[in-house]
Amino acid sequence: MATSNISDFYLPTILTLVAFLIYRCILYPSIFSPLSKIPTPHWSCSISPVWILWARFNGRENRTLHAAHKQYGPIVRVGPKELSVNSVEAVKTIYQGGFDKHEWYSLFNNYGVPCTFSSAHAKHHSLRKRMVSHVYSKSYINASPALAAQADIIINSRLLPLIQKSTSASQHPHGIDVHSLFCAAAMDFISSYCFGACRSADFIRRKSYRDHWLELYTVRKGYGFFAQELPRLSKALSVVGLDPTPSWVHAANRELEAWCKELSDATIRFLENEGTGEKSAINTADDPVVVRALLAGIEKEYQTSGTASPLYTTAIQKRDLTVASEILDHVLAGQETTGVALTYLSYHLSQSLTLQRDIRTELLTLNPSPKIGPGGKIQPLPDSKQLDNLPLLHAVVMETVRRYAPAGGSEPRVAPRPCCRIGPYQVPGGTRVSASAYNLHRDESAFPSPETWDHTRWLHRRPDSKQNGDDEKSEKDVYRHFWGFSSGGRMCLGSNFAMHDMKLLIAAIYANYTSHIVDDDGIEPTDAYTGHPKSNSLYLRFERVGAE
Ligand code: HEM
Repeated sequence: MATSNISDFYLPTILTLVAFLIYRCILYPSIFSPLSKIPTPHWSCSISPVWILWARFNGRENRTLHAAHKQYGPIVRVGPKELSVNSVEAVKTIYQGGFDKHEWYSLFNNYGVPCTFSSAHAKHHSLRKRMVSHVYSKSYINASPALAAQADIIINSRLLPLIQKSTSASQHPHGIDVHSLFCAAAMDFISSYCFGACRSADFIRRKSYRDHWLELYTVRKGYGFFAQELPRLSKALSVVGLDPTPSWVHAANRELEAWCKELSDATIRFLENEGTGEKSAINTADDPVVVRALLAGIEKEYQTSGTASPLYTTAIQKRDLTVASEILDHVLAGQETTGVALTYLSYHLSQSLTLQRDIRTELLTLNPSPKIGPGGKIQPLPDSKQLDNLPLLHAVVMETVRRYAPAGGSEPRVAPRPCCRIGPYQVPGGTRVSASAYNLHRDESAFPSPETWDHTRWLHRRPDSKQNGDDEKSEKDVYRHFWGFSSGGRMCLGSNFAMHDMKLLIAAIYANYTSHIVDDDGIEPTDAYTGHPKSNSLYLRFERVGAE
């Protein structure tokens, strides 16, 4: 009698629970959810995220999504609560529409403190970004005496002597690893702008420390999967001593953080003493433009909103950590992306002496000329505005960022609650939605033969130059589909800075040297959020061009 009472109670309960789970985990997502109307590239996607997680785990996400969009159209459902989109219109809805960033970005909280890149919520994010966005605007960059002085040191005293030395009889046949060199040059630019030239990384000259630093940076790659995609599982495993992230990755992160914190603290101390103990560095090469702007921004926020500021417990109470967190993000974001773009750009230039000659001819129209003078220096350096307006130089840079999209992976955002429309579909709030430059840049309607590096797509097609008829249409298409720096409120903060330092470096080199491939083994890019050559290297040899 007692047994039958127990089964009378448990059986219906268990059956109800099973029915509920079947409805919740299978029937609702695959039949009743509004997302069920969206095509799935694999039968499991409507009930499980395993298909997309597996592609991510194996470093195949970009290619897998590309194939999915080719077959199933611009909006595909890649998980029960996840969409991938690949159309300019959907990108506009999501990224210009100000959807919040997904928690995926919280891995980029350095020192446990958010930065502009990692802030999820619009309000916090815009307060942070506003503090520094003016020093990264095109007009500020083109006119900054500090940046001009920093560029002079980096190009004339660090880069050109090294390239010239590589042309000597003993070094010439082996060439130099330009991937490492360009990451170093990009780091020297961004770290000078953040900390001032005297505290910059000086990676072009400090090759052994640069190698060590790049090693630390590289070993972390590929190990973000568990922490970013499965954060709760990852935390639970760490608690029981089964942390899926290897200890050397934590050690590398700690060392990179300590490196930046030391430079950041030294810069803050310098600025606190400036005008009292220390001579003012303002507008000189040693001006720490970005840290200066950040400190002023945090102080202004405190004066304006005090303890009511949304940033009170972070940026205001943890000012020095916040500065270090923000700057670490800028130097990490700035060095690899720019270094990778320059590597692929020089790789393509090295395959065509005709294109190198045409670029040199264009560069030599500049006044002052970027030719190396008698002292082995380019003095003065080309005017930034004039340089920016050179059509061929602009075209080769744009095509490189299109074809190789150094930050080309999916950029996850969260659909706002309660729901929104993306294209023809209703999307419930909380759904993870992403687009990627990798995919948008392979849209054949805007970029025929998208795998081909073809700079002529961009010639005479700048939105700021007046065009007519057909050209105007295609001009809009190529620029509308270009997403190398993302778009909307979360667009790259450093896009103008990156375009400026890439153009200046290419001008300084190709006005004076030709480059030739020595070893391009492993040049094909990795499939990742930030891709890079598989070998992490490209060996080129340089030859000095005679007076023309
Ligand atoms: C060729 C070089 C570069 C490329 C291709 C690039 C690309 C991008 C892309 C695609 C994003 C959006 C990422 C996302 O939302 O997931 C981004 C964001 C960002 N980038 Fe860059 N970037 C470059 C250089 C730089 C530099 C030099 C800096 C230095 C300040 C920088 C700082 C940032 C920051 C702070 C964000 C976050 C912006 C926000 O959330 O509002 N980037 N970048």
